[in-house]
Amino acid sequence: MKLRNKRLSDGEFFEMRKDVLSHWPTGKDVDLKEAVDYLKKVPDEKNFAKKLKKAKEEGITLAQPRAGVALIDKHIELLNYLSKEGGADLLPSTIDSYTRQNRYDECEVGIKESIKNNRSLLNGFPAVNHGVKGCREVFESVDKPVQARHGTPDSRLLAEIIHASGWTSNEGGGISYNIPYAKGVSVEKSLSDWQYCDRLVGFYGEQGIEINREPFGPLTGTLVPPSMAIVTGIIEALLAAEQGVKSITVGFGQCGNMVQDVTAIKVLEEMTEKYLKLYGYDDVYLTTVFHQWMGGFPEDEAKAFGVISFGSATAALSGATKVIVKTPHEAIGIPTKEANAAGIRATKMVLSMLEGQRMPISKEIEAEMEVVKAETACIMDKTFELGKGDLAVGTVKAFELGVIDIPFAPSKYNCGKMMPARDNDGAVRYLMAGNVPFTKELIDFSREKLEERARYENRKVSFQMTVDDIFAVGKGRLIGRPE
Ligand SMILES: CCC[C@H]1O[C@@H](n2cnc3c(N)ncnc32)[C@H](O)[C@@H]1O
Repeated sequence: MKLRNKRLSDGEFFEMRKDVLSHWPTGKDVDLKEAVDYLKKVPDEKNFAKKLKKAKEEGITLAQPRAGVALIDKHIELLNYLSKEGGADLLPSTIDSYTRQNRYDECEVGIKESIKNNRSLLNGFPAVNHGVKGCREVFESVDKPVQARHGTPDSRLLAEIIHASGWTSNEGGGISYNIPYAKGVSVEKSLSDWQYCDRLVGFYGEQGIEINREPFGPLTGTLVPPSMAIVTGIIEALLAAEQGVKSITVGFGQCGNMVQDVTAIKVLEEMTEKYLKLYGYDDVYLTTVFHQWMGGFPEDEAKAFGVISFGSATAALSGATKVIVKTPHEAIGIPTKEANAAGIRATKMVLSMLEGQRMPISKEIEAEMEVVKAETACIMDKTFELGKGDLAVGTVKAFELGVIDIPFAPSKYNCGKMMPARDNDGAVRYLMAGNVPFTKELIDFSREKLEERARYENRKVSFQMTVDDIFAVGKGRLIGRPE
């Protein structure tokens, strides 16, 4: 079926559904009518969309960790520990990497090995293999809303199973869970598969069930310029809204310059709202999520808590509805439940001390907002133009031409011509715009900011700055100064 940014008809959706539910035996246990009845019984305090809306209305920032292990009982123990000992406001289930590649047979092996070795031998929760029964057992055993967090280009069966299980949020999107996560999945395929996931949410919405969708803002988490991240959030929000999604959380991954990060959250929310209204989606409730530093972490746990607290402060001061929490084990791997809970407690300490405070809108923030908005508009305008008004078609072409270009993405469908680097204040700028269609003045702006750094460091503007920036935080600083 040719990709179009058009709501799937019931006929198209239910025809696709027959195939989707056949991808693994647990698919046959998904009964939409029964699931609607089950979801109608979910109390408000365990509904993800409702809890986000309440937080935004109260002006507070919620804390959510990432967490997932192979076996159901251990996963329940983990989530309850993070809720009670960590104080998590919202619960994840981080899904394992085999599920993300639809390799459910490997999950079966991982589950059996985990039982045999009495420890998790998967790097997340294999929700498809555990099926509706297992996922409902998780949901019914915890006291907070649950969301699937993963990195799945084809999340159709996963979405069917988790939503039928009472999990009222799914992270991801056709760009954000393909380009940073897969090598060889076409943009056309992942956009189409995520239209299915969004249509499923839209269908539940028509039955009175509120389910939240969260595009994955950080993308590769490596020096992604704010405007490039914001564009992907806007596009995935618009594509979701077309399929009937009414609760959307757009996100951004911390870059490290406070002015630029606060600006990014403000522009992300403002411009997503603007485009939703422009295209007639007046009944979408929009929230934002700030991801604590997504790059390399210091091994030293005290320094790691410094990074976690810095991200928490930025999230609070930006007014983000939610912050995604890192742990002091980030540099070594999957955290213990204790380390994970400690990351949440540190985060919530900062959030509660800063409750009600917001970053004042300085002239620096106003100037940064102007640049980020202009950059974002250049890319969005060209994307719509390439699609002759169809955003899905335009997005495919925008990737082909490098109009949308995500730095350090593994996908062969990503151009990789754009290169970022930090300026002398640590803000992420465009070192090389590649085929990103910026005006000359926007290109000159980035160039001048990088020249400032070059003068300060007494070296030429070069890709070496990018390389130095990538390793900087792991070495304890933000900007990769020459050694
Ligand atoms: C894009 C997400 C990357 C982050 O996702 C964390 N992450 C991945 N898998 C798990 C897991 N099973 N439990 C707790 N955190 C997890 C990594 O540490 C990294 O920060």
